[in-house]
Amino acid sequence: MIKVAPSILGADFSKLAAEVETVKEAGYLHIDVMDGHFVPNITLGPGVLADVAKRTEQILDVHLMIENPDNYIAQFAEAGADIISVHVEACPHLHRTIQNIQEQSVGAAVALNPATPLETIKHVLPELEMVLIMTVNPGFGGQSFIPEMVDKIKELNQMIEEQNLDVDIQVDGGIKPTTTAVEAVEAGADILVAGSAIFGAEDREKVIKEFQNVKS
Ligand SMILES: O=C(CO)[C@H](O)[C@H](O)COP(=O)(O)O
Ligand SMILES: [Fe+2]
Repeated sequence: MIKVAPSILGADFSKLAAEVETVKEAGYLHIDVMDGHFVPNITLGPGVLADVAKRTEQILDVHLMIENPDNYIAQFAEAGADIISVHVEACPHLHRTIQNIQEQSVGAAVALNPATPLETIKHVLPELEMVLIMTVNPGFGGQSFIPEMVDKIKELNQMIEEQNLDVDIQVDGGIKPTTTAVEAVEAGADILVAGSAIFGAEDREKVIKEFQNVKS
């Protein structure tokens, strides 16, 4: 079964606890943290994550779209993050940042913007639990999947197989059940992030099941 991580960016923040409850069957919850510097949008911080963590058993997958992520890793870990993704573009000392995440007993993941080559993570791949391939430019929900990212997912899958590693490939941005999710899974994606496709639906459980049943 394919893993699916509903992105709370698609939720109504005025009733966040109730929104999170509607997607609990997914098992994962994707938390988009934006600082208004690394991306042109601002979302939430560790305080909100701590409150969400009190209300759910879901695996909390925290996508940090922030500059200087090292300054905040401990706070997000204490707030309840299970996996933390940092952007390679925001980490001049990426290996050290990965170590900082691991020291907090949290799964370490690295995210890549669409234009960032896979070469940037080649030498840290064995350290990672997950790689997040951005399939849109980060900052906003509801954007269109960039088709060139299919080859990037394939290439990453090949890198992981060549090194005989156990690293999940997560895709994020414009993921829809019958189209881009299928393309991403066929290319090798293991975890599908979806904001608008899930939170924009009447029957969210049905959409989650559709994602989980995508076949490669
Ligand atoms: O990281 C993100 C944006 O930067 C979000 O996780 C992503 O965009 C999800 O939204 P949608 O499924 O609507 O594209
Ligand atoms: Fe995200």
